[in-house]
Amino acid sequence: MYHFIVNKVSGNGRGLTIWKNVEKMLTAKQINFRVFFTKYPSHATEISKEVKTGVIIVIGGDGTIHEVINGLIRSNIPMGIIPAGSGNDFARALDIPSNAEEAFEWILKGEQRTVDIGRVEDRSCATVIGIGFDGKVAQTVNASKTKKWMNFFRLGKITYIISVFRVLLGFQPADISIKIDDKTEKMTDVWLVAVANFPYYAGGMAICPNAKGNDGYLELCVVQGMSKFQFVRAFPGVFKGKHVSHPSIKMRTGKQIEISSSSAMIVHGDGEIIGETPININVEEKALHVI
Ligand SMILES: Nc1ncnc2c1ncn2[C@@H]1O[C@H](COP(=O)(O)OP(=O)(O)OP(=O)(O)O)[C@@H](O)[C@H]1O
Repeated sequence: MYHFIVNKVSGNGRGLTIWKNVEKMLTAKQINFRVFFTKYPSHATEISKEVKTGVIIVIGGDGTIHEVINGLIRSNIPMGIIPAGSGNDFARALDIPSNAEEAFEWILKGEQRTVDIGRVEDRSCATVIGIGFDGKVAQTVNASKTKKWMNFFRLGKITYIISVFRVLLGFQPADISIKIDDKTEKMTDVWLVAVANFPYYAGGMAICPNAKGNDGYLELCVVQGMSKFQFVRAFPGVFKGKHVSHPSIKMRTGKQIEISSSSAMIVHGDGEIIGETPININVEEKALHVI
């Protein structure tokens, strides 16, 4: 049985449009299904906890996927995705087609893969956990009134970019202590730490281009000691993962990460605000079944 979890408001209404098309395909193919529409934030977590057999198919964006994962973690229920959000970074990382019909056909093939999950305290994250500048940007994007309209015109990525520059104006870096597995480093003037299970966030920015999501490791990107001018110059490189060779950017890998900072840094996971530093992150290997 396919259990669809549909976030009608994802992608500023694309979720509903896509569901209507998928419903037609299900009827034409005489496939049994149940559908649940999310009614409020975190509802998708509650729904997915209730599903005990079959397959969950998410029609939504990375926020909805984040909520579903937090409901079905450690169950053996596989999750399929029909991307309907503005970013769709998890689907991008897994090469899931962005076209709904193709994504649906892909799911019907039923090929399963297991992937790792990033854990921040008791939260599961599929893509990237961002600390500091990133957390502030995620907070600004989520509060943005223009996001809705930008999504309507398929310009969601521009909301991220505008938010980056808004946060940049008043941002103050912090000093951190970061423990990766058994090694502790002190770093000053840190803008952000991105801890990635998969490479992309914010609608296609390849912040940790070598993150695999099935190798049992997290890849880290630390931006440190940059002037605002240098930051602006280096920023476009992130779309193609070219920022990694910048002298103020350090890449690391590890399984267990502990971060504390001189002043509180906001933490997001999959674009959803999770909390602030100090924070512990680890990788949970092969914790999620995806089709
Ligand atoms: N009925 C609802 N009304 C308002 N918000 C909802 C409803 N159902 C779910 N949500 C919230 O909508 C938010 C956005 O969903 P989602 O992230 O899937 O779409 P998106 O923001 O368009 O895509 P992306 O994260 O890929 O950019 C989620 O945080 C979720 O909690």
